[in-house]
Amino acid sequence: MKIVIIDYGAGNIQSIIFGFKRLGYEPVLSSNADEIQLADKVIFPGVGEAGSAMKKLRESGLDKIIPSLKQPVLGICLGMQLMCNGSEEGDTKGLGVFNVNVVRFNNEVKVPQIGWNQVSHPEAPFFNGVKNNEYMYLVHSYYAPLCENTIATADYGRKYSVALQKGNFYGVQFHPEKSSIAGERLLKNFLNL
Ligand SMILES: NC(=O)CC[C@H](N)C(=O)O
Repeated sequence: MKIVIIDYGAGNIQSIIFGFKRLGYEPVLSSNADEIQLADKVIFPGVGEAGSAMKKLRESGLDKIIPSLKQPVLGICLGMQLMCNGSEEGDTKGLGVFNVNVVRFNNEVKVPQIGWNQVSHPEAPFFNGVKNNEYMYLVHSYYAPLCENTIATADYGRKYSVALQKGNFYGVQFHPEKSSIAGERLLKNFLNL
């Protein structure tokens, strides 16, 4: 199985590479449109600020490629946020896969949220084998509100989307590659799609 991790210079992807290596796979890092389109599974990572990450995507033309992909695509953290309609962070227009706008946590909670939080996913097949309310690891200041594409939620001052799905597109706000056995199970579920 060919797993391609999209390389657009937005963040440290070493832990994602190691996450798949632990499962026995050799993911390939690529910014090449053909190579991404031919992959069996595509990972869209992202760490940092939405506006500058989106600018890099646009400069490489990947903003057009990603929403047109037909195989399973998994956006992680900022990757998931960029797959939404837009983000309040840097007033950024997103890829428009998920029908929701990412907003900032308000000042009632400590920002960023750093650490483990429970993920509720009562009926999502994508979470098969992961206990409901299992803990996953997160680092973020912006979040996707609940919407028609929500498949899992967490609570941080309010309930919000920690996983989204629309057709072949999946997004998780938490870091499965840093979330121990439960995160590993989720990566396996993605590879089994
Ligand atoms: N850890 C990150 O890169 C966070 C992504 C995004 N800037 C947020 O704060 O939600």
